[in-house]
Amino acid sequence: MTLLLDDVTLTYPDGMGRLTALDGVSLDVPAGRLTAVVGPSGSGKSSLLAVAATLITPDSGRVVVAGHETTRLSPAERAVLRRRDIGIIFQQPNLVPSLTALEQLQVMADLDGRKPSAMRDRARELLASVGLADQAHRRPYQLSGGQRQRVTIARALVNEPAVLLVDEPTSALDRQRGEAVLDLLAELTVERGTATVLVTHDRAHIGIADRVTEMTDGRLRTLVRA
Ligand SMILES: Nc1ncnc2c1ncn2[C@@H]1O[C@H](COP(=O)(O)OP(=O)(O)OP(=O)(O)O)[C@@H](O)[C@H]1O
Repeated sequence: MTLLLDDVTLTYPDGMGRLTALDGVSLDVPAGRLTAVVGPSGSGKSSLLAVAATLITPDSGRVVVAGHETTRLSPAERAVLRRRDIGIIFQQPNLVPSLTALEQLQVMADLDGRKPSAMRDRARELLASVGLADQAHRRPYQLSGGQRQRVTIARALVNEPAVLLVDEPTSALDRQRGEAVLDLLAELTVERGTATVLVTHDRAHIGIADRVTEMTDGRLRTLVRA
């Protein structure tokens, strides 16, 4: 399994006690498959993504990313794992205002110490695969909301992550643009072989998923498995 959560429990401090955000959550996502997570506000969806992204360490349970048991890694090792093996896409496209689309991707590759010339080709190829070949030299303010979100998708994929974590990627987009972004994610999951987790509150989006799970009060259950 490329992403595995095994009996994961996460609590947050809450007044005098603790609030249970994830309650014995298990999830496995193989390469090239997309799992959707639906559920009401406050049910634990973002906490699930944060744990899968190794941004938060759970109280108990195992989180395995691309064969690495993440809870056994040091913070520095987790940072390297995040950069190399995990792509994260947030609700709002968080691009650097002064950089062109191409530079947004190159910065990520530079951080990982990859060879600039090889990465330029890869960045161009990725921009083309998200339909932005002609927009490579535009800055965020010169792009539409949908195009900006496509840049963040390409950027998340630039280091060829094994795992792609996506949090409500269409919340800033109209319906048509939102659907196009979701179709693109489904396509790239297969093409790039990522284990993709898509958090969405909109059940209209779950058609693109291989598996649909529902989070309720920190518990995850599978609704539909392809
Ligand atoms: N840093 C934190 N400290 C304390 N409690 C938190 C923290 N982050 C989240 N929570 C609580 O944990 C529970 C799960 O929150 P989470 O953000 O994971 O839910 P969600 O399903 O993503 O919600 P939404 O759809 O509104 O984004 C909620 O009760 C929330 O209030």
